[in-house]
Amino acid sequence: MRIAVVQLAYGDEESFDARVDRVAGLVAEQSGHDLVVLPELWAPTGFGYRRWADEAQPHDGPWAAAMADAARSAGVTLHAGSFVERLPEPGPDGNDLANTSLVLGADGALLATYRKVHRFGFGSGEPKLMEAGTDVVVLDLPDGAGGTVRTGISACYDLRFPELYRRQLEDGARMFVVVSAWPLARVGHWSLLGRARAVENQCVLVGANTGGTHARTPMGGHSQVVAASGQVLAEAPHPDGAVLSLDVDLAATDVYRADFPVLADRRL
Ligand SMILES: O=C(O)CCC(=O)C(=O)O
Repeated sequence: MRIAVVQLAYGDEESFDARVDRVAGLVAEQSGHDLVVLPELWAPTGFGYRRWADEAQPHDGPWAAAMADAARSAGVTLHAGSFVERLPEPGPDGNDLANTSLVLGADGALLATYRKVHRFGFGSGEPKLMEAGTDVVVLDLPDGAGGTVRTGISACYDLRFPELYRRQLEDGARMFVVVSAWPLARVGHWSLLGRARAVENQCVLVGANTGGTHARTPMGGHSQVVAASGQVLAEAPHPDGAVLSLDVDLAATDVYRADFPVLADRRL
C-alpha cells in the first residue's frame, strides 16, 4: 500500500483559505498513492483556540467540500486530518464544536467521520470549547492491491490512552492512523507512544504530525510510519514541512502476528 504522510508546517500569518488552497495543491501532488494523510486541525490551527469558533464549519461545509474535491482530483483515499466542526446543536457539555476527522474515498465520497474522544487542554482549549466524541471508528480502506486494510482512526491526545487502540484491535484493526498537532516540547512522547501502540497491538501505525510554530507553540513534526513489529519504516527527522512517501507491506503484519503470536495470550 502506497502511503503519503503530509507533515504540514504553518505559522499564524497564513489565512485559513490560503492554507486550504495550499493543502489541496499538496494533495494533488500525491496522486499515485493509495492513502494520503493530513494532520489534525491544520486549517483552524491546533493551538489557536481563539479562532476555533469563528472558523468552525458544519460537517458538510466548504472545508469538507474542498477536501472531497482534493481526494477526487488526486484519485486517492484521503484522511483529511481534522477540522473544527460546528455541531447542529450543543452536546451534553453544552458545547457546539468538535474536533472532527473525515476520511474520503478516491471518488470524494465520505467514508468515515471520527470525533476526537480524548480532549486535550486540562480545562481549557478542547474540553472547554468542544464536545468529546463517543464512537470508536474502524473502517476498511482500499489497500491498492484489490483488497482492504481494516484501519482505526484517532487524533493526537488519544495516543496516551491505550484502551482506545485495544478496542480498535478488537474491531479487527491491522492499521492505525493518528493525526496530530503535537508540540515540540513533548515530541519524544509522540514518537514513543506511536511505537508502543504499534508494538502492543501488532498494527501498522501511520502518524501525521504538524510542523512550524503557531499560537506561540512550536510543533513537533517527527511524523512516522511504524510496522507491526515496531520497526520505524519512515520518520520525518525534523519539525518542518515534509512528505513521507512509502510502500507499506501489509502482508508483513500477518506474518509477524503468526510468527510472534502474543495477542493470543491476552487475558481479558
Ligand atoms: O498529549 C500531548 O502531549 C499533546 C496532545 C495535543 O497536543 C492534542 O491532543 O492536541
